[in-house]
Amino acid sequence: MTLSILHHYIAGEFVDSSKRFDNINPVNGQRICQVAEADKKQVNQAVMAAKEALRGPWGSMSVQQRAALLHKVADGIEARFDEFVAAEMRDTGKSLQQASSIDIPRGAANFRVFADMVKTAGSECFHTDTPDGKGALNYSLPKPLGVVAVIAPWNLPLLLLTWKLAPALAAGNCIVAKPSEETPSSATLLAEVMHEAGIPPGVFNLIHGFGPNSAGEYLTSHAHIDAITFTGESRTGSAIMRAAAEHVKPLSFELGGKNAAIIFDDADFDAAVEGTARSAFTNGGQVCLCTERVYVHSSLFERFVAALKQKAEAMKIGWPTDADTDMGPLISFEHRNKVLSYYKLAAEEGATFVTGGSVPEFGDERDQGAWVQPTLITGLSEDARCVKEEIFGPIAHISSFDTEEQAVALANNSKYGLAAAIWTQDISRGHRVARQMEAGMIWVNTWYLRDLRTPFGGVKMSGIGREGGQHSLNFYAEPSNICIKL
Ligand SMILES: NC(=O)C1=CN([C@@H]2O[C@H](COP(=O)(O)OP(=O)(O)OC[C@H]3O[C@@H](n4cnc5c(N)ncnc54)[C@H](O)[C@@H]3O)[C@@H](O)[C@H]2O)C=CC1
Ligand SMILES: O=C(O)/C=C/C=C(\O)C(=O)O
Repeated sequence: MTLSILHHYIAGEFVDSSKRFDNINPVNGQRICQVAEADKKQVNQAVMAAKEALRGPWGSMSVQQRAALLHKVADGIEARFDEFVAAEMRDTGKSLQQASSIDIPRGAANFRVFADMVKTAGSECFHTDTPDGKGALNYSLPKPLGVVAVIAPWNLPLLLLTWKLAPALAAGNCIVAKPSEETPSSATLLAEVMHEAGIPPGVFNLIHGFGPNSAGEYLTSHAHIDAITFTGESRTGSAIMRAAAEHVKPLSFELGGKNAAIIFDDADFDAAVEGTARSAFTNGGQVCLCTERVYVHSSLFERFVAALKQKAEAMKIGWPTDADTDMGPLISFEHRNKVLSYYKLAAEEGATFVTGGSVPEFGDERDQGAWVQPTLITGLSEDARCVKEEIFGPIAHISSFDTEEQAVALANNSKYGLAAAIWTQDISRGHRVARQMEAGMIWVNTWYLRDLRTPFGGVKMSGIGREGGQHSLNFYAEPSNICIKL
């Protein structure tokens, strides 16, 4: 069988490389296709094509024209919806339910939201008094940063790639994007959609490859990149920061988390159980917003643990293509090794396994895939590594608290500060506790309820800056001030 090859998209053309790597399906470990791996020269070509395109039609296009093209890209994603869903499922093993209700619709929505926002975005204007009494007018004009490097992760491939691309393009920048080596397919389809939509050559460039000593590092250390936006692990964020340091450029980082959920004694019990199960196990726990630490009021603890166990055990772990599948495999064998090493560590650290802790057995080709069981643990101290470190799998540690102050202190006891969930029917308490959370995003009586206009990002080791709505547009455009003497 001849395997298909995914190509780069550079200067409006699909191009191969002499070196290639395999794209593996985590459902069964089988090879899906081969992927071209960009060398330094190709990364440079992509950056220079983007630089050139800034001087071309893209740079002189009106905001309305740019926005219309971005709407065409959204239309193009929707027209090929099933292909995108299939590509995302193949690369990641995520469920049909998730890919078709979250990942791909958000890919299109990201383009629409920012295309519309940029058309109505205003700017500052001040009238300045002058000694001659005539005054001056100061107004700011947002200008694109130039060539933006987009480094995307594998957990929500199209969603997170377009969450960066769409505002960056809407603001008038040109792009060189590198999807994760684990998930090259939906990004390549997106390049086809961009091409069909008539995005001018060089405005959007896509290169495939790995991180260190490969396309990722060549891109982030390139002298002609004007800004870098990255979502992924905090350690990778540090490496990118070091690579970018020499040429001093703006960075937007959305990094790791060790997110807490607090369940108060007055919570709507069923809603809290349902929401916590969702927050621990969505996408196999492979969302930066997922809950890995659950703090439950001591009066509810046993009941809550039992109910959450029931939810975890009722989840259908199965073929991504089955309509009722809740959870697929993890992204890769490498990542499964990491998650399983934490399951082992939890046992060594003295955890009680409420459920899970191992790999499921299917008796078919899935036994060659990267599957793990959803897992709940209790009994660890707050300084156990499993309570401190981001695992990024379907696992949560549950412990108890007695007072509100204690719950806040426990939730905040982390080097990360991305997201938190608070469950209480006392809305004053909800406000009070939310204000004290050292996290960028706090949900009260819900989890992952998204409004694309809101600030999205974390504090502490969880990131730099905010994405979402005007916050994204502010990052991707630099205001220049123009002062006119009247
Ligand atoms: N959204 C999130 O918060 C994510 C967190 N993770 C965590 O990170 C761990 C490692 O997984 P990875 O796939 O290696 O994630 P990663 O954060 O290292 O990779 C994300 C992206 O960065 C690129 N990259 C890696 N090193 C780079 C470098 N030095 N310079 C430029 N680009 C670089 C990768 O090729 C990929 O496109 C996972 O086990 C998981 O715990 C992984 C993916 C997403
Ligand atoms: O924008 C969203 O809805 C989701 C974002 C999720 C991440 O940023 C992540 O998992 O890294």
